[in-house]
Amino acid sequence: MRVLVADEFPKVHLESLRGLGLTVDFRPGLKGDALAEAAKDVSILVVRSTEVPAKVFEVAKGLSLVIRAGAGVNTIDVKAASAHGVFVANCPGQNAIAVAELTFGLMLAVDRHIPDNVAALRQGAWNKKRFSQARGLYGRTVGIVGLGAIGAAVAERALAFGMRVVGYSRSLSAERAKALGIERAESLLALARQSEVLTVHVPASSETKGLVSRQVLAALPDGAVFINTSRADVVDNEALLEEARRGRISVATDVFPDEPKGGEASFHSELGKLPHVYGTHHIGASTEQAQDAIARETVRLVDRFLNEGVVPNCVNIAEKTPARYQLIVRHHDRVGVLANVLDAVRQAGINAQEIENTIFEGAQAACCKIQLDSKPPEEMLERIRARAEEIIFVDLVELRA
Ligand SMILES: NC(=O)c1ccc[n+]([C@@H]2O[C@H](COP(=O)([O-])OP(=O)(O)OC[C@H]3O[C@@H](n4cnc5c(N)ncnc54)[C@H](O)[C@@H]3O)[C@@H](O)[C@H]2O)c1
Ligand SMILES: O=C(O)CC[C@@H](O)C(=O)O
Repeated sequence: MRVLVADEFPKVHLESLRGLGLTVDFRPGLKGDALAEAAKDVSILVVRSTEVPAKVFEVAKGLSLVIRAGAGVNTIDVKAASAHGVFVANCPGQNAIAVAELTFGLMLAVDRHIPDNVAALRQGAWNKKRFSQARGLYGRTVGIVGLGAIGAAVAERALAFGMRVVGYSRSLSAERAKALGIERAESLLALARQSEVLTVHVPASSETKGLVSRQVLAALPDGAVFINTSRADVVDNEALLEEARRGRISVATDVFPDEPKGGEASFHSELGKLPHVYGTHHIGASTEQAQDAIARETVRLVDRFLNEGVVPNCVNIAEKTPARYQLIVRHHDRVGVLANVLDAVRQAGINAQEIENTIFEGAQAACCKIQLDSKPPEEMLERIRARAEEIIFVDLVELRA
């Protein structure tokens, strides 16, 4: 079996993939048509920020699994993957500490003007007067949008800095907020109004597009700092540019609209050039520690897929299928039994959805569960029961809507 690794990946973990018996094509920097061409003969594709467009799934018929060696899967056409029956999995949480550390680096950099200090010195200027204007982080309020792996890691660090931490997340319950040791805001707007620092850690999705809206940015107090280490899409970028130009708030961002996908490119960002903006080059996950953890997780996913046929962290399995009924067939574990059961289902004109066959110890009997999209007629059940030499018991259960 072949795996294509189309981005940078630690050497030692490429060896681990080879150790699983795979042929590894290590071709960082592949893009677009070249990526689709190279993916033609592989079963598994591993990518970091490289985009995986629909074309890859149209061309690479043998592709079974795409692993995002990172958290955000917005760079992969997951809809196209699902339409072609290709699993997509990611490595959630493995780079959370790295992103939280960058978030703090940015927060401190803005408060103490560290990049401007450095730039002035490099130009031969000493300006203690100007650079002494810092407020300090202790006792200040940080608002965290999205309390998943990264948001929680930021909260932990903010508490250690003696900050007041308030969170807003889709699924942040009062209990979880208490467990994290933070306060909980009822809405994003309520959070923004009280945040001297607002930092965002939600995935890019149709639900989060423009989540940090013009109104949210306008609600930030004067002199607030807005930090984005998630994705550019989650912010109203036009409004952000206007706010940053006005200089009413400071901005630190690791992500930009239309940022280059590769490692090196020329890139001119209006936002990135402004004096109240500190931009980094989408390096949130780029620590050795994080890349090592991500690569280990990638190898674990490949191993489980190869050896157990399961895909941990899969992001595109249907949460709910159209199945309404479950057929349960306990049967003798013999050749052709399931084919006969499925033939009866086919003859009834019913679509079988998820199928699971569990073998009991001793491999004499098994239990097959078949989810069906409509209620089977009694004759179909009778047809299955009639093969008494193969079938032990047949039952039908209506699934909860
Ligand atoms: N800068 C980088 O290099 C870098 C590295 C890793 C991750 N990221 C980005 O950060 C994102 C978050 O990563 P994570 O590991 O914390 O993910 P996560 O899935 O652990 O957490 C995401 C959080 O966002 C919340 N959320 C989702 N939709 C929401 C909505 N509509 N409103 C409010 N909250 C919502 C979820 O409830 C969850 O708490 C990733 O999806 C990725 O885009 C960037
Ligand atoms: O791989 C990278 O460098 C970025 C990854 C990051 O954006 C992620 O979503 O995990």
